[in-house]
Amino acid sequence: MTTTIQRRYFALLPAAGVGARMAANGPKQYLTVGGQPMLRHAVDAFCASPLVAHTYVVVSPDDGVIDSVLPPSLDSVTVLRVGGATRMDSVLNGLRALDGQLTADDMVMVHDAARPGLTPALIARLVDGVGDDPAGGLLALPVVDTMKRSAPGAEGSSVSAATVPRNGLWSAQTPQMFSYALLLRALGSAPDANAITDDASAVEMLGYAPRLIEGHPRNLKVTLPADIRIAEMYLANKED
Ligand SMILES: Nc1ccn([C@@H]2O[C@H](COP(=O)(O)OP(=O)(O)OP(=O)(O)O)[C@@H](O)[C@H]2O)c(=O)n1
Ligand SMILES: C[C@](O)(CO)[C@H](O)COP(=O)(O)O
Repeated sequence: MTTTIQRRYFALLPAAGVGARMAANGPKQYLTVGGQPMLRHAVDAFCASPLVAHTYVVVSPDDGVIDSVLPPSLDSVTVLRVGGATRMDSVLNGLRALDGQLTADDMVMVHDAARPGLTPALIARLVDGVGDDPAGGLLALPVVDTMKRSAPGAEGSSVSAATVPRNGLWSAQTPQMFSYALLLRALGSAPDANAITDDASAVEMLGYAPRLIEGHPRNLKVTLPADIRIAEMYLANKED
């Protein structure tokens, strides 16, 4: 008799950043975007998805805003006050805080709170695309521009040292989804938290090849001030 694993899916949103590149007067995840605090859009997308059992939001231990953005009445959402110095630290601390609540085979979707354009349809696309692949996967977009690498030490300069062949290049988005056990092991054994800018890179270091599932431009990461207007254009139309 074959036993099929009844997979459970959980969302984990790192939301403990300071938004330095946004240069706003507070963390960008709380900026009003599309009529509400930015992180609320992604939380609402996970809450609206029939696939997601529970959503966890990782904030800084001294965060004084989250309780006004996510009222305790949201019973499918739990705030974890374990944010760390880097995104990887925040994700790893969040995973460790769930020890005993998630099983090894539970699937965890790590999603930037700074990506408000996520929809339940994109969540379903990731889940369907990854299926039972033990390597997990992530939403990503094939690169369409020609990529240049600047000369060493000339960061931000107009000096181009080389053109990077774009065939096979993808721009990683989130959610990035892996089993709880694999993601915990990957981030827990990563060499340097600053070198790990996404969860998939830590999984790759263990020899896995996570699936690349085509995402959508609406799922952009709101990083710079100019990104807000783009995000709001997409948020005005949930069907993109
Ligand atoms: N120590 C950190 C750093 C980032 N993040 C989260 O990781 C996501 C992606 O990070 P990024 O876009 O870089 O956000 P910030 O780190 O806030 O931005 P910046 O790098 O400009 O300071 C965001 O939802 C951010 O809140 C986090 O939880 N903990
Ligand atoms: C995880 C990510 O969004 C994938 O593109 C990206 O690496 C986050 O980078 P950030 O500097 O922490 O925003």
